Amino acid sequence: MMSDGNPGCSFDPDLFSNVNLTSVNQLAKKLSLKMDLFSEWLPSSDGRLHKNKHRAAWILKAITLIDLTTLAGDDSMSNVSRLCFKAARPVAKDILQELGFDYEEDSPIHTAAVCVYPNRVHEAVHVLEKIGMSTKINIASVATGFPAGQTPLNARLAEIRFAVENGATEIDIVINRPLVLAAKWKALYDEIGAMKEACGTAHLKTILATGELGTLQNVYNASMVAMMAGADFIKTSTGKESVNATIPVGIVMARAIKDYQHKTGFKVGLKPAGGVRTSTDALQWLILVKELLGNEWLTPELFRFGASGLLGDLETQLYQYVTGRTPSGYEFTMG
Ligand SMILES: O=C[C@H](O)COP(=O)(O)O
Repeated sequence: MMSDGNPGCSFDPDLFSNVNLTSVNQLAKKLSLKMDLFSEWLPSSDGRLHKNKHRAAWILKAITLIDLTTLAGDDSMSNVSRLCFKAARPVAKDILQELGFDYEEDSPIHTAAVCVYPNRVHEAVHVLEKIGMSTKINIASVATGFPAGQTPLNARLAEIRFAVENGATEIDIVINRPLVLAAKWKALYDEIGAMKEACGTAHLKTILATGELGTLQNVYNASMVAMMAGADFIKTSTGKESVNATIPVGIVMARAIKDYQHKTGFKVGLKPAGGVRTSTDALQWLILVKELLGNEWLTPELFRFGASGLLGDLETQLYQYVTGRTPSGYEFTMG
């Protein structure tokens, strides 16, 4: 489960620093070369190459970093329940045993969290308690008028309190994009600060909706403001914008996280979300984090994938690794 997190600091626009588009693009290109190495299983004459084993290990790692998400208008007890079961047992027991895991009842592999709407939090609490996973899997709730955030501040704060009272341990808020576009940074800091307070002991994950912020400089500044206001994670997107998690945005956010750590000593987590669907997408993000933030960020305390459809591909990849064949559609129930 989560540790203490980021207390934030006073608003200080001197913490903003310039984003150099050319160097972001160069770095994106450099990272893509490393990413290519892991994009496919390598052909092997003797079954499994060392590198393949490596890739299987990264895929398992990715599974443990997922906030398994459902954010749909027709969400109900039944699909939230399935989501929780899938979060608790994301990989079939026989596949895990083939991969060398030896367990009886308790699966060592589960996702980091489930992520749902506030009205569905009590159902996630109920199911995770019933299956004995409530101390292992976090319950994240989106709030503050997700995805647009276009409701009065009081209503947005009340929504956070509602989700926390119902048992959410993490709150994924959306920021006020018009404040960013008008460069009202102090007003943005004050709003996020009020949201941090409304969270109480729940962790605050701040969705920047980067696809709607206009420039990478705005992405950097909004990242810094969110962290100054106490965000425990900064998250790229809601999954509902037309552009969601991209590598250049990830580079800028990772740099802001490093700069914030350098200035204040606090570590803030990164959560790419929206359109992260394949093992290749996931491994690209893990490489980005390893290269720019370091191995210590590759834990559920400091890195998450926000994803509704990623798990299916990760599970398929492990199945292929273990059996050498592609599973039929009916073999995996959800993901
Ligand atoms: O926070 C999670 C996102 O809403 C998930 O987006 P996705 O459905 O594109 O995976």
